[in-house]
Amino acid sequence: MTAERARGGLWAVVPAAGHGARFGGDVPKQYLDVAGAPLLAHTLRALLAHPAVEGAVVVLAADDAHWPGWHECAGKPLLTCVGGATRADSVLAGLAALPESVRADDFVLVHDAARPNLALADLERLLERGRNDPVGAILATPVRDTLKRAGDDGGIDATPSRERLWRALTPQLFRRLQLTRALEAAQRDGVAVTDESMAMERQGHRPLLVEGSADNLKVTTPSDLAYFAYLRSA
Ligand SMILES: Nc1ccn([C@@H]2O[C@H](COP(=O)(O)OP(=O)(O)OP(=O)(O)O)[C@@H](O)[C@H]2O)c(=O)n1
Ligand SMILES: C[C@](O)(CO)[C@H](O)COP(=O)(O)O
Repeated sequence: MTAERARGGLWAVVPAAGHGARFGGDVPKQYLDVAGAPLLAHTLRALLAHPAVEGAVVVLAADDAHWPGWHECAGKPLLTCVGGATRADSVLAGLAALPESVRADDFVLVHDAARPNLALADLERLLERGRNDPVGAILATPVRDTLKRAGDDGGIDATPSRERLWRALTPQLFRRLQLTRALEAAQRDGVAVTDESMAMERQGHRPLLVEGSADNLKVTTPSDLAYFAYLRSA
C-alpha cells in the first residue's frame, strides 16, 4: 500500500438504526434537538470535520420517519442504507453500502450516531495510531471509578478490580473486509457483539486502545442528553 493510499480518504459507517428504548419518548434520540440541530447532525459534523474523512454511510431503521434526507454534511457525501435488529446487523449493512472506491483492505470508521461529542483531537489520535496498527484501534477511556457487582437484592456482591479496565468508545477503526468477516462470524456463532472490537477479538485480534475523552459520551438516557446540551452551552 502506498503512503498516499495509506493516508488517503476514509469513510465512516454511522449506525443510527436504534429505537432508543432506554431513552424513551416518541422521537428516536438521534433526532432530538440540541443547540438548534438534531443530535445526529452534531455527530456527523464532528466526524466529518477531520480532513481525512471523506464521507459517511448513515444506517437507518427500516421504519425511520425522521431522517431529514441529508445528502451531505460539512461538504462531504452522506449515503444511507437500512439497518437491522441488532447493532451488528446495522454495521454489516453499512459496510456493504460503502462506495466501491472503499477497498477490502481500506480502514473504515464505525461511530455511534448517539455519540455527538467526538473531539477532533481524539479522532486525529485514533487515525494516527490506528492506521499504523496491523489490525486497527478503538477510542476508549480508563475506568476511574471503583466498580461494584450488584446482587439480586441490590446489595453489593463484589468490588472487582478496575486495574487495566477501560470503557470502549467509538469511533472504532478496522479494515472493511476484516470487520465484515468478524461480524459475520459472530452472527453465525449466535454471539451478540456489543461493539466492533469484540467481533475482532473473537477472531484472535488485539485492537489498540487509544485514549479518548470521557466526554465522548453515548447519549443513552435523558440525563445524557442534558449533559451534552450543557457541554454545548459551556
Ligand atoms: N439495531 C441497532 C441498534 C443500535 N444501533 C445504533 O447503535 C448506536 C448505539 O446504540 P444504543 O445507544 O444502544 O442506541 P439504541 O439501540 O437506540 O438504544 P437502546 O439500546 O436504549 O434501545 C446508536 O447510534 C444506535 O442508533 C443501530 O444502528 N442498530
Ligand atoms: C459501541 C459502544 O458504544 C461502545 O461502548 C457500546 O457498546 C454500544 O452499546 P449499546 O448498548 O448498543 O448502546
